[in-house]
Amino acid sequence: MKVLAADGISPKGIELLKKEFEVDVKDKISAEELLEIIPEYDALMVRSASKVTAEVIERAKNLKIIGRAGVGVDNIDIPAATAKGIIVINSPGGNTIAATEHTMAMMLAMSRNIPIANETMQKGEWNRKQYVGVELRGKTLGVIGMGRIGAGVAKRAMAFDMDVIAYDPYINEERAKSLGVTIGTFEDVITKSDFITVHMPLTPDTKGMIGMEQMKKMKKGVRLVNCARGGIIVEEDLAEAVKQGIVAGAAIDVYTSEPVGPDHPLVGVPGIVLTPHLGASTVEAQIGVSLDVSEGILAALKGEPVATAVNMAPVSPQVMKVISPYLTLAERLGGTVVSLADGPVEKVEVVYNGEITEVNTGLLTTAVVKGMLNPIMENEVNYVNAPGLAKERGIKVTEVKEKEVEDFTNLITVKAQVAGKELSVEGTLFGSEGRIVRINKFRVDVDPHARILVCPHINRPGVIGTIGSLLGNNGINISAMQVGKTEVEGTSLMVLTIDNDIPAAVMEVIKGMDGISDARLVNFYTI
Ligand SMILES: NC(=O)C1=CN([C@@H]2O[C@H](COP(=O)(O)OP(=O)(O)OC[C@H]3O[C@@H](n4cnc5c(N)ncnc54)[C@H](O)[C@@H]3O)[C@@H](O)[C@H]2O)C=CC1
Ligand SMILES: O=C(O)C(=O)COP(=O)(O)O
Repeated sequence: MKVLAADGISPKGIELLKKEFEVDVKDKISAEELLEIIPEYDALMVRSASKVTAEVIERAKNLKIIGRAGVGVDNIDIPAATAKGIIVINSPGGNTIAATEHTMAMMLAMSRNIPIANETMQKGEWNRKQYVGVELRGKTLGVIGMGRIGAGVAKRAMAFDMDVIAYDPYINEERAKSLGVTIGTFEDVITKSDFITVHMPLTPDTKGMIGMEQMKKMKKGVRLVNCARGGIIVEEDLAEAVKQGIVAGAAIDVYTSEPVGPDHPLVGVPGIVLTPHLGASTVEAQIGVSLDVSEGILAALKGEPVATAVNMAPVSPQVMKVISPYLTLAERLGGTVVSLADGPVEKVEVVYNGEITEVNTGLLTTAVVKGMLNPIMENEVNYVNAPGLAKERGIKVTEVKEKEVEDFTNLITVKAQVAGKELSVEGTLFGSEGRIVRINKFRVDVDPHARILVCPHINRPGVIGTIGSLLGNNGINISAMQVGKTEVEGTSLMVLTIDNDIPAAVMEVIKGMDGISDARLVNFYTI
């Protein structure tokens, strides 16, 4: 498999990937070159420079994962990736400290005129009077977006004896209390603060959130910081507001369109401190994000779910520890049900029993759906596209949790509605080994691997023997055999584990045999 590492990713993670894959490193890559070479790659790693557009995704023939070595994924067309089953991962915490410290550095640099003082001194000038600054102590800092970076900035600002007021519609009072900040409305924050810093993603809601109208409502002498995303503060309005003295100063790291040239409205405006998107540029952060994303790519290319996928429901490491031993089993239960079905599946209910009900089992349900769809879909079904594909095909998926369990510590039951009839398969773990313990009404003990032939049959002498001989005569080896531990109305269930595929003609002969009510092949290699 081949990985493309674009945009200057730290070698630390690349070394890790090189142990298993071929990795091409292109620190600078044009949009045209990316479009041209993307079909070769199974994984793509980027920072903010490369734009992974719908066109790039469309051209990507083998791409399974896009890793953003950083936080913001606004340079990646997530809906296009999701529709194609491409996992998008990021490093949500790898550069938090770097961006937090950069924000503090920008606030201080702006308040004490450090950039301009340095620039003039480097020219041999000694200007003390001109560069009198303002203190942070006792001032109110408005933080808009109280996520990882916003909270880090608030904590450091309090160490500078600032009062912090925050606006974030998605955090509750309790979280605000634990951070020691006052929660206010957007209006409160913009009208009461001496400094305002923004720390949220660029979304239709946040784009242009601070323009001339809002700046006019702010305190005279307010100073603004944007180390989040260009466009949250309207650039032309900010330049104008600083020139007119409505805003005393600004410190900006990010821009609507990057890179920025000399014609940008914020370039050359006295009172505005600019850095070229350096928030995440520390040695430590770059190693951190590179390792995070490389580890995620390694896991994803092995078919394992990745907790930092942004186009999948998030799963905490604690939950992942509990559910990960069941993932393969869940897929195989889903695959078994669909292979036993005689028509399209209309509805699936996944029932969880036992201790496993104490955690979020959403990913296990997705694994069931993935296992159900993989044998019947042309393109690969994975954790990202499985829920959407099920919906598209009109399959209703529900989850039920029941604490009680009789014979097993944990039990997963997959019930499917097919042409008005219910099919069900139950599974559990024996140690770390998955086992199918019930198929419809029959209690069994089957190791779900290779291929199994499932035959309900009349429990009378000779029936099993004739199937054995037929398979043997056709060169098909039986490596394990199970006859259902229960009998239902004179019918039993035979499950044969076989080493080879059974040709359709042989399947037809089996189905027509005296005493055999049905025969279904479950091929675990396709699940
Ligand atoms: N300059 C740089 O190099 C870097 C920039 N960033 C950017 O910083 C931003 C924040 O990053 P994190 O703190 O890691 O993300 P985060 O996801 O931890 O926090 C974002 C916060 O914004 C809040 N939010 C969302 N919509 C909002 C709205 N309309 N109004 C107010 N709050 C809203 C969310 O509730 C959340 O608490 C991101 O845009 C990210 O791309 C991140 C790292 C480096
Ligand atoms: O992580 C983020 O969101 C950033 O903005 C950092 O961008 P970069 O990886 O330095 O191009």
